[in-house]
Amino acid sequence: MFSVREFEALARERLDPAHYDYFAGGAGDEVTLRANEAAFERLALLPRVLTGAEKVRLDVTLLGSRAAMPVLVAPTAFHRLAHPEGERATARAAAAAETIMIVSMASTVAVEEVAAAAPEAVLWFQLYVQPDLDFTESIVRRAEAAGCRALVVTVDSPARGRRDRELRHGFDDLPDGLCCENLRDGDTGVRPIVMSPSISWEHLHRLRRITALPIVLKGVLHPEDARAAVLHGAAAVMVSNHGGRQLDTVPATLDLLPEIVAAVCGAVPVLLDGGVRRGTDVLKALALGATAVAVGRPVVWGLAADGERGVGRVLELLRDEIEQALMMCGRASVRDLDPGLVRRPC
Ligand SMILES: Cc1cc2nc3c(=O)[nH]c(=O)nc-3n(C[C@H](O)[C@H](O)[C@H](O)COP(=O)(O)O)c2cc1C
Ligand SMILES: O=C(O)C(=O)c1ccccc1
Repeated sequence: MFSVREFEALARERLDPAHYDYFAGGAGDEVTLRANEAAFERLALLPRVLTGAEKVRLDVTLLGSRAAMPVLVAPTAFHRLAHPEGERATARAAAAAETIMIVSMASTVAVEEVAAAAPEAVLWFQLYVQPDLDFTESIVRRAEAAGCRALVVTVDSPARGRRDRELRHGFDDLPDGLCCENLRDGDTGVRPIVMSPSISWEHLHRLRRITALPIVLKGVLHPEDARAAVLHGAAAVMVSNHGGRQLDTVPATLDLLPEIVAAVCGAVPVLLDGGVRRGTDVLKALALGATAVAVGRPVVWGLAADGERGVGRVLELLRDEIEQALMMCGRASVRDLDPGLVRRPC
């Protein structure tokens, strides 16, 4: 396998069509899903000459956590639909690649077991704030106890996105034997994940009071919201449209990045996900001010294709591509890229 795209093709062959469509699909007409990748294609790289270095630096530090490359594993649900080892395999591959894995609240392996399967892994925990705040707090406590080093609070989901592919397959629940293990509740079994439009900035304040973990706000699109996130104490913002799975026709994340970086004014790191498929994509996002990016579907494709080894290979491909692209651009480190590296349009 020599590219993320090849992994997607293999994953498609291996997965049940309903599950492939769940992973691959987006909301509505999938305008945003396509726009995320297209935005990277449209932006050109403009290398410098005679300025390179023999050894390039790829590592970054984020909220006190080191990553050997500026590519994180985005939180994606239901890894056991892709491979029996599920999130355990993903965490082992992330640990081997020395990058950060954001464990989805909707993981099919409990966060404690993900951590136990990969003791070296640096884990962050993604949270959908539940209207039952005591239950939310109990989940936060579990993530803390499992050793997660940050909370990634997803704020782009006041409701579940409408995804035609899921509706067509009637995919609305996990098959027997699989469930959202982080939603187990002593008395009531496994609770459903509630997406609620009543979640507000007040809930963020409450979260900040109950945990010392840094909070990343994931799903910020409006520059005013990025500014608000800083004012309300977020430790980082993640520019994300949920991989085009929530509100269709919102802009590509890459196209919003410059405005958000300007709005945040260096107060907190800005992360980005959506459509990152190549090392050159990573450079473009970093040139426009992101500190790091995250990949969602590419990791799922690796997992479906070949479990831990597949995820490992996907991360290795991205790493090699970043290294190659950095050298070709005459840059020595992912830390000092600037907008001069990109030109629009292609
Ligand atoms: C199958 C799938 C499941 C996802 N599950 C979650 C989730 O549980 N929590 C969350 O915050 N984001 C979730 N996301 C969104 C990802 O974190 C990320 O924003 C998105 O996948 C990035 O786009 P990419 O797939 O183009 O890399 C999911 C995305 C996919 C594709
Ligand atoms: O499918 C998703 O994108 C997603 O975010 C999610 C959230 C909760 C349960 C399952 C999936």
